[in-house]
Amino acid sequence: GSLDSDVAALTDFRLAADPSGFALASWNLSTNPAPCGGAWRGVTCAGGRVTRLVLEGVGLSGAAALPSLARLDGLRVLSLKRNAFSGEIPDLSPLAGLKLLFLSRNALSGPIPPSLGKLYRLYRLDLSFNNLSGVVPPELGRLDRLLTLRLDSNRLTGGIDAIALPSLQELNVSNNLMSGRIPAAVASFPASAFGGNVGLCDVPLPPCKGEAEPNASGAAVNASAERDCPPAAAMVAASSPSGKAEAPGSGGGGKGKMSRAAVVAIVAGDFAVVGLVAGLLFCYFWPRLSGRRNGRRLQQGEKIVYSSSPYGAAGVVAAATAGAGGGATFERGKMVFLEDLSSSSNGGTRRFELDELLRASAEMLGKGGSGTAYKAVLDDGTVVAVKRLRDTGTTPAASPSKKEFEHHMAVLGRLRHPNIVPLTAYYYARGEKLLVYEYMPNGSLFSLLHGNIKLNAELKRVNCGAGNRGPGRTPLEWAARLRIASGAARGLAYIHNSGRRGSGTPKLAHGNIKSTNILIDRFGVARLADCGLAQLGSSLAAGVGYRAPEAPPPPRPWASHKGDVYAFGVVLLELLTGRCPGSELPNGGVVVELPRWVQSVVREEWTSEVFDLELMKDKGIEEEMVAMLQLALSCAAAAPEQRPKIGYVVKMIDEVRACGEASYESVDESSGVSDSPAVSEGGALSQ
Ligand SMILES: Nc1ncnc2c1ncn2[C@@H]1O[C@H](COP(=O)(O)OP(=O)(O)OP(=O)(O)O)[C@@H](O)[C@H]1O
Repeated sequence: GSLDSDVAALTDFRLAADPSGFALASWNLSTNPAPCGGAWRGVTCAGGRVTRLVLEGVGLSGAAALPSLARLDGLRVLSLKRNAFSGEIPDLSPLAGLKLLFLSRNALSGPIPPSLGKLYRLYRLDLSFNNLSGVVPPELGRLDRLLTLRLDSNRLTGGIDAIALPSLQELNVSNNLMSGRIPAAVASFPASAFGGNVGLCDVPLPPCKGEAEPNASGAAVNASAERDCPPAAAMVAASSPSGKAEAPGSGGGGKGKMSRAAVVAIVAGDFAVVGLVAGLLFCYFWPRLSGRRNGRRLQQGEKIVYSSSPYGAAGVVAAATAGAGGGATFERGKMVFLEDLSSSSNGGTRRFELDELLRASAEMLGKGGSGTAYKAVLDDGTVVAVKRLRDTGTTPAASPSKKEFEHHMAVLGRLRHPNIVPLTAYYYARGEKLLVYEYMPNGSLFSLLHGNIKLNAELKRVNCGAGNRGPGRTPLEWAARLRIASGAARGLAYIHNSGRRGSGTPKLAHGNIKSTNILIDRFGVARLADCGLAQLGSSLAAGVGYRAPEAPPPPRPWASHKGDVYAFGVVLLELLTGRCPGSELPNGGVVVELPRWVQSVVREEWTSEVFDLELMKDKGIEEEMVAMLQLALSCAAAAPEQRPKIGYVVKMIDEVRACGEASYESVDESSGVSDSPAVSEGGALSQ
């Protein structure tokens, strides 16, 4: 291919798509001899080839135009949305470098060509709002870099197994004629992504025909009833092989001899009764014994104490119900579950009461500025993360009233987005506030970058220099770092725009962006944790090194959009350098202000020295790293007014991801290519 062959292909396209010659009048070699100079509408070049063709809503049509575009083999971006193209989608497999393909809102018909599966570099594919029919070709399942797949509002049939791609961040197959079970890999998308297909079933849609809705709470009730105090008779019955209680001597075919089963039943029954009595005695005496052993009465703020020892938890249950040491009365609150209004099935949140939570085995995940986080495993194996908020009554920050707290929880409960850790429930009592979140099993960005080294609790600093990483850590490759950056930026954009959706939600800022608050869910997607806690006055020790220069000194709680962008810039620098604020330099110094350190190295023209050595094995990413470094430094600018808005940051990260080979300067912001899943057709930020 050459520019000449590109021009020939574009000319053929123009003749077929724009017979009147108005829309593409600028594509004229006699008046505009240089197609790459920006004079040809919608055409962008790099390295002497046409790399982007963006013609959105300009009134093009025809069935014969698209095949000529398959000759533009240098193309990275092709967007023809909101036109009137008809006919079948041609074989575009010669466009091997294509990263973004938008053909939505045309009149395309026929099947989705399996040859699209050869465009293995595709990040975004949008074929929505056409007349496409047939099944989704299994070849699309090969597109393992795909972040966005929109096939909604067509006439597609069959199942969606082929497109259950783990990397997807945006999926929409709604309003088709599809059927079958929704694969688990995409079940975390909202119901709206699958709605309007009468035959699709399973989470997040209702269960498939013939399958009962799982009765998690019922199962849990039975399980706990069995565990707590099963009646002895029932236990005898349960131990009988027939499932019925048999009187001793009544079995064995009536030969006057006790059957083996009856003997087993009696022995098991005896053990059960002894166990039950022992359990009751234990429940009665343990709180008193443990209280005496501590030699003091439980203090109000210590009543709910998690421990990996079940005894600690048992003592707490007893204290909660009976009143500690017989003295102070305990205000018993209740667990309040927050509905997921974005999902018809409420995301399958399992409900439970406080005592079940206290019974759960618990493991401390860490102690932060706002409180202590635990991983708790409930009776039925459900895993949740519980944050016990620091008792703000003992801090200089004003403690919110119950009403304020409940109102704020309702606001936070409405924050539902693929890049936000959902708050599912809370518990409020005087001196005790627990927040229940979905558990994120793949650690935090901090642990992925620096290993499992512990934070220094007092200073909130850690020696996480690039040369000092935890043992047994797997290096984090560049593509994964970019994916995490993109997910976290999207989550933050969602929070910053939360007040805009006319839902009565106030304007929110995160207030505590840092790498320990960027968690990785079971699908490897980055999600922001601790959203909106700053507004509760809880994030008292927002990480040293992430706090914007204009912020008041800690511990005063503070949150602003500009402050979040600053902190996000520091996180980007952390991703790029492998260092975090507080890391040690080879000369023994300590980097507290990561942005200032990076700036000084860049000023000395040692830019390549700042990058994480671990990234050196990823080939051909230098330009992307430099582009990200510029973005990170602009976010972490000392002057708040110089920092970009998070929506712009989302867009730029996606540009870097999608157009890695194109130079950073050639990114055309005015093209209108809405390649971010956070940006809707109309350009507005969406969920
Ligand atoms: N929902 C969750 N699932 C899994 N791990 C979590 C969850 N929430 C928090 N964690 C982990 O628990 C640890 C402690 O979290 P916590 O939020 O209490 O402290 P922090 O993030 O260090 O500081 P801060 O309270 O200032 O946000 C962190 O390492 C965090 O990654």
